[in-house]
Amino acid sequence: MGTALIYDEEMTRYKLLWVDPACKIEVPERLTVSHEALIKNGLADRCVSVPVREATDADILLVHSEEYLEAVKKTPYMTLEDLKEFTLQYGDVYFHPNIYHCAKLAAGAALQLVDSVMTGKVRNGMALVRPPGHHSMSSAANGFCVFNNVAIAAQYAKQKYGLKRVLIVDWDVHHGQGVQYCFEDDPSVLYFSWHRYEHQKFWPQLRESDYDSVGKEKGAGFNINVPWNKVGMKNSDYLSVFCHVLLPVAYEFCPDLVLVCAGFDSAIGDPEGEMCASPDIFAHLTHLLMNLAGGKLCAVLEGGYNLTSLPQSVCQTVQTLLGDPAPRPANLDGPCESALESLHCVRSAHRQYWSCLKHAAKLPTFEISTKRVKLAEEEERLEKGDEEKSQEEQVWPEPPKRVTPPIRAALVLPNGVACPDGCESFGASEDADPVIVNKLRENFVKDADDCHALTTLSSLISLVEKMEKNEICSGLALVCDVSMAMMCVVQHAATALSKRLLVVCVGDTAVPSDDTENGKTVLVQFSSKESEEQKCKYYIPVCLKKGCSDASGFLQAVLGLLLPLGYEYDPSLVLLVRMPDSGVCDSVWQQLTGLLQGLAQGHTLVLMQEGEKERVAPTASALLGDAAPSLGQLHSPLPEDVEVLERLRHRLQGDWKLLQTTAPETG
Ligand SMILES: COCC(O)(O)CCCCCNCCCN
Ligand SMILES: [Zn+2]
Repeated sequence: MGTALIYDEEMTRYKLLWVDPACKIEVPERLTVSHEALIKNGLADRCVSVPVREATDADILLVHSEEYLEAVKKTPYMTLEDLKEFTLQYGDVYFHPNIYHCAKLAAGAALQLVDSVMTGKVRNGMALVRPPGHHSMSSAANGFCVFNNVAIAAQYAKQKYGLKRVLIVDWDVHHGQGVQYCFEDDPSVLYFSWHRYEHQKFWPQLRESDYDSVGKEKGAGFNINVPWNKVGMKNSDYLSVFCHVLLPVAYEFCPDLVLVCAGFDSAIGDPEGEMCASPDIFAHLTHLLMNLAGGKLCAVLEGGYNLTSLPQSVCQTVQTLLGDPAPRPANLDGPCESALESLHCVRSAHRQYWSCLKHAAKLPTFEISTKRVKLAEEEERLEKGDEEKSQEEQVWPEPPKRVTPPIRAALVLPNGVACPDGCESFGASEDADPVIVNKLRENFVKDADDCHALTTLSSLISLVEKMEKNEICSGLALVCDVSMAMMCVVQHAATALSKRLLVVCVGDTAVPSDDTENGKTVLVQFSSKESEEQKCKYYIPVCLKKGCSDASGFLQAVLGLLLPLGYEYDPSLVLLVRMPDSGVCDSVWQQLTGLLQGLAQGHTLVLMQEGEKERVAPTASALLGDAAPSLGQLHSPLPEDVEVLERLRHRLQGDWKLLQTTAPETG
């Protein structure tokens, strides 16, 4: 299924008609440069073009009051003076004779996107709209917003498709207070927002934008605010919040639909956000959400004011929605202290609502240390003086070209096993290097004349070579001896390829520990067997009480440990090994395979036992980028498992900074 793109030039036909410094950044060019970039990069014509429509009164009244709608209806007939007068009653927003029309199109575009996804016309999609929506409230325009596009879309989706749970992820750099107010007592809509806050110093300077606004009454726990109390947040800060807050909760919540308030003012270069995350981070943020809700994801543009980083971020998002592998994340070095503080506060505030956070560290007597932090930051701000923010031009590298290999998934299968559609059957290549074949013969193939094993291994080696050359994206091999095949790939990757290899071993087996010494290989093994505590940082045994058969424990280990570690390690190849007795179920297996494709530009090589031919189709579907089936609402992970994970994380976080979830104990 494809990706919808919704855009209409009409939404560029309104602009600020008078002087207002607060609003001058919201210009029509935001939409034109974004759409033109999608065309220039050949992404627009890979999408399914879906037309906009006007939201009806009934649609708008799902969120807004009648008096507000009636008032806005009058604006097309107002004189300039009346428009200015009308605007004065709201904050940081402007009206224009054509803005009501455009606001109906923006909300209607979001609804068209919901319909396209919910009817299965497309898998996911993006709506490029203005005016944006997440600040507008039931009876008020605010922050460039007239109608709350995404809030209307959520209510519409629930009403028309009877959805039980909708997740709204707001990665715009401002707090979408309008969305929070709309759903704060509603447990069927989980609203997640991070936003520049600076201890309430940053617009809209609301007390209720802080981490302790968790929702009200039945909605308690279903509103998650991550305040950024400093500017300059980077890719590591964003990824650690996804791995340690949003994703564990999102998987536990198990939404039927994911809506994204896709604001790109959280990217580097933006005058509002003043953050330092690179545009390609949105490829990863999008990818990490694409296995929720069976892949049903609707992204609706909110903010984004730098006319260079905005189109780059939009292209990164759409290219990932189209299924192209994400670029390797530039050197992630772990969250900054301020981000860790926010992470700790948010996890602590929500520990009572989400079982995945139940063991999150409690807030220490935080008042003291927070006050200390605030005083320090206040002094810093005073020193800096309130001179106009030095708008020195931020520079950043052009996002990497994301070339998709000609072969998406190559399969090495024994005779008689059908190769699923979309995959290429990959046989022993004649050009297998005789030196390598001989080495294989010596080291791995016990009885030399076992030509079958030799053929399979040399196929594996040439498959790895072709992945290295980006001729093949991912691979799957059914082998007679999984452990031997794993050793063979590890050895080849460690010696022949100068790059880093991440081995994810699902199930019990002896693992090559010596190769992990050279730092070229990190091996994470999920099993139920207590293994001798390996001291080296490169072999990580994750011992779960029920091994991989308990979905919630296993998934928390994947989200809170494997993913952050994998992102920080940044391998060039991921070797995913499924041992025959792993006990992992298909849906968890597909989630794992899908999530790991965010690493190594999607270069995932899966090894499975020859006998597991029924696993070929589900694995191939994950390698082709199809969304994994939903896991259902996750129950509490076993206390023993959480204990193991917390202990592991504390042991490893010295080496792997992305595993941190609390600020280092300040002396
Ligand atoms: C949903 O709208 C997208 C948005 O969140 O980006 C709107 C931001 C309004 C920012 C208003 N203050 C501007 C002060 C000028 N320095
Ligand atoms: Zn914004």
